[in-house]
Amino acid sequence: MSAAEKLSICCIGAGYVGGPTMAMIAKQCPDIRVTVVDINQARIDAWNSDKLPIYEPGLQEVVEEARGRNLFFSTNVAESIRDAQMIFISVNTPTKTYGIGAGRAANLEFVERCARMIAEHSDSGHKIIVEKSTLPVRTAEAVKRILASSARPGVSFDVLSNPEFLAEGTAVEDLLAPDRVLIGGESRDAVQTLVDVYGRWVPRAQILTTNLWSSELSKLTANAFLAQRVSSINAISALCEATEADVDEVASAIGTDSRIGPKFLKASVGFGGSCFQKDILNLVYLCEHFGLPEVAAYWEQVVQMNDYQKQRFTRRIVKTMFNTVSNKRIAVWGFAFKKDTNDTRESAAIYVCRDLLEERAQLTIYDPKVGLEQIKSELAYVMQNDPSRYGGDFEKLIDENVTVADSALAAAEGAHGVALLTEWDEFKELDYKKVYDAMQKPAFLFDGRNLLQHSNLTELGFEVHAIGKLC
Ligand SMILES: NC(=O)c1ccc[n+]([C@@H]2O[C@H](COP(=O)([O-])OP(=O)(O)OC[C@H]3O[C@@H](n4cnc5c(N)ncnc54)[C@H](O)[C@@H]3O)[C@@H](O)[C@H]2O)c1
Ligand SMILES: O=c1ccn([C@@H]2O[C@H](COP(=O)(O)OP(=O)(O)O[C@H]3O[C@H](CO)[C@@H](O)[C@H](O)[C@H]3O)[C@@H](O)[C@H]2O)c(=O)[nH]1
Repeated sequence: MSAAEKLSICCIGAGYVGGPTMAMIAKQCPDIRVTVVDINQARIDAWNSDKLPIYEPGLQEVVEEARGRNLFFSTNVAESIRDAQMIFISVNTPTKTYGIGAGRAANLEFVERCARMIAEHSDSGHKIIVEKSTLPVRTAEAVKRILASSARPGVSFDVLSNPEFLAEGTAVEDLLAPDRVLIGGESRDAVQTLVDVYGRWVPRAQILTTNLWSSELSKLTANAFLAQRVSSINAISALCEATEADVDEVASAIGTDSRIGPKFLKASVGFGGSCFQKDILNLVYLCEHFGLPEVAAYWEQVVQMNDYQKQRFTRRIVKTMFNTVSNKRIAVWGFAFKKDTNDTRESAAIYVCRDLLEERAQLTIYDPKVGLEQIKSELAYVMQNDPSRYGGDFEKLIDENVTVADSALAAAEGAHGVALLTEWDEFKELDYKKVYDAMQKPAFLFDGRNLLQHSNLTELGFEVHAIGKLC
């Protein structure tokens, strides 16, 4: 029997990463007991119910196969730590909002709390601690020190870095067949134990082992490179609009160069999600911390370009609709940061809607997976920082001007314009004649994802505005 077969795993953090990642390990390794713990009782209850706390295609089946067999969700953090030989830390690492590094550095308080809890509740033997959260390079040093300084006698730890590369909306596919699994660590035995877990279903050649710091830094670097590609093509989209070039044609022309490749070149209203901006800002902060201001400025530009792209989209809506959207109804199609997820963190839609509300537009939002409360709370969160921009009472502005509809067509009913902000497949299959008939005229349609067949829409009578092209 290999070491991996005797393992009991605990994962602290039952979020977008901890839940699906552990469900996949449990599915693939029926003999390993996997317990996912969280301090959030509601989240754990949801993981134990038929309505999982996150929407991911195929996730329900994976969870149902393993739950109750060798996959457990619990709030009993202490007991799970005690019983496990391997403990994943998969808690949130948001951007710091206060103090030194505010707005850039990663807030590591949850990670530190995990390290302290692990030290406190580990009462015997040796444990392997795995950093699954995305962390600044050299965090493992701090984790090791906390563990070593508070460990009970006779208890020892190894620390590994095993960043997660899954993308939301495709989490199950990504976990089933990852491009690579990355494991950084100093102890060969500890690394091998984790290699043996993934090795149950991931080909060995795709399991990369590195030193701790390369592993930690590779995660931030991967996200920075991916986001940079989106910002690069979005920068070119602005130039396309000024020159009558078509950004999708440019993307396809450059993407056939095997050195560039076709992926991640889709111009859009801007990237969103909980990771890209946070991780680049963290990289920027680290570069500054290590005395590399030119490197910091280089990467910061990726985020600035993304802000520019979101603002540019809203300005275009206002300008096109005769320089005012005040009291006009705008249908917003999609609020999630990408299709096939209910996650709205840092979604471009939040910022577009915020800026349209500032212009006193009336928004009717339809997203197949996102409800009114979630939308309102995202808007309130970004508007609370500067209430004066919204006439002081931003909550009233939201309450009076944001409603949701239960279909894209219903949202478009009586609207002066449609803003398509998430690339949900169902938007491609709508009866656009009905949409057109339901709208005020001229019927403006702003395709923030270049998702639709623009010539067909123009023929129906729509005035279409897309990203980086004339329609
Ligand atoms: N979301 C993604 O697609 C993705 C992909 C790769 C990596 N990551 C990284 O993975 C990490 C987790 O991201 P996420 O999206 O899963 O976050 P999340 O906010 O969805 O989940 C984190 C969970 O940790 C719990 N938690 C926090 N402190 C705790 C504690 N002391 N004890 C027990 N539970 C605690 C929270 O209650 C929460 O449920 C982050 O570092 C993120 O950057 C995220
Ligand atoms: O060509 C593209 C590709 C993506 N996007 C947008 O970029 C954002 C991020 O998309 P994606 O990367 O697919 O989703 P995430 O779930 O944020 O995944 C990223 O962030 C995760 C968290 O770190 C990493 O694990 C993944 O590898 C990395 O792709 C979304 O708003 C997309 O709409 C574009 O606008 N154009």
